[in-house]
Amino acid sequence: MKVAIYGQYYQNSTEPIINDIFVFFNKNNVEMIIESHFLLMLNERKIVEKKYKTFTSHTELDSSFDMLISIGGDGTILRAATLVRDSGIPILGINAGRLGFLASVQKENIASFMQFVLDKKYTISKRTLLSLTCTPPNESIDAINFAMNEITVSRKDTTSMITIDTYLNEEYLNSYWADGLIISTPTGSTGYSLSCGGPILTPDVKSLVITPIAPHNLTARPLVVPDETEIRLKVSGREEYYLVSLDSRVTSVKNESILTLKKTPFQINMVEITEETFLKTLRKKLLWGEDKRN
Ligand SMILES: NC(=O)c1ccc[n+]([C@@H]2O[C@H](COP(=O)([O-])OP(=O)(O)OC[C@H]3O[C@@H](n4cnc5c(N)ncnc54)[C@H](O)[C@@H]3O)[C@@H](O)[C@H]2O)c1
Ligand SMILES: Nc1ncnc2c1ncn2[C@@H]1O[C@H](COP(=O)(O)OP(=O)(O)OP(=O)(O)O)[C@@H](O)[C@H]1O
Repeated sequence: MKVAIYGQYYQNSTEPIINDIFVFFNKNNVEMIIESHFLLMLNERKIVEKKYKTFTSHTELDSSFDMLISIGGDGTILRAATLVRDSGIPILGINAGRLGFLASVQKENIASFMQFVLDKKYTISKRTLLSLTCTPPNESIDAINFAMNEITVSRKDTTSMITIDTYLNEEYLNSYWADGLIISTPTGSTGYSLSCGGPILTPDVKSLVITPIAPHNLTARPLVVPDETEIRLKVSGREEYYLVSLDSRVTSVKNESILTLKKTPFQINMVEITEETFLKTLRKKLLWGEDKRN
């Protein structure tokens, strides 16, 4: 078995996590290829001294890898998705962060969960992604043009609201007058969209959610549409530019540009361990099981 290992940060809890993973994988002859910046951090702190092969970009991750292991929070998993891209390499998240909603493995039970991985006792949860075409083109969007959580448009450098003319498959829907608009995948439905009143979708649902951010149209509500829908947006406002985000990445786009959002032809494969299904995660991490009345 051959796995890629990725993390963004070194913090106090990194050392025991790394120890658990490396001891287990070395004992079971799993080949580990480590992202070069992460290995440098581990080497500097003398956590890892043995020589390991490294990778630096998505171009080095090919079908010979069985899995990419992301050590961190949800932000790290979103970055990990930009490393695997359309290679199909499944991502397994080990939560070293705070919420870690997308991570299957908690740092307390690494060895037992890695045994499930070795025994192939896991399923693949396919995650729908969104991509964006900007007219006129925008280079920084084209560099990594997909989002696993959501694409948003929002106001920039001002308190003044923006107007977002929205069309679904060429049919006019609405002109939102708001701080912004979120187009969320099922994966992203538990992220920013949820905070703005959007519904939770299970990851396998074939839909997208359009959720306004603080709309001043009092009747505007989150809308669920089929994931085959082509969504076209035109933003106008007092400032010349507004912000576009794809997950954690942001760029400025000039008013009146046309944004066309579509599902990508590929998906991200997330490893799901039976002990940590999406429904269990809802109860554990969104605290559905913590209602003291029941
Ligand atoms: N008000 C909000 O809730 C808000 C605002 C901006 C961004 N976000 C989310 O943060 C993501 C970017 O992450 P970041 O690390 O750069 O920002 P960050 O450091 O501000 O973290 C955002 C929080 O959102 C959580 N989160 C991210 N994706 C999630 C998901 N799919 N389900 C449940 N929780 C999730 C993370 O655990 C973290 O606690 C965005 O894609 C967006 O979904 C949320
Ligand atoms: N490799 C790591 N080792 C130890 N702690 C880490 C590591 N990576 C991340 N963390 C911890 O997790 C925090 C958040 O990480 P990250 O940016 O990946 O997630 P996030 O988007 O903020 O989401 P979450 O709420 O899941 O933590 C970091 O500030 C740090 O405290």
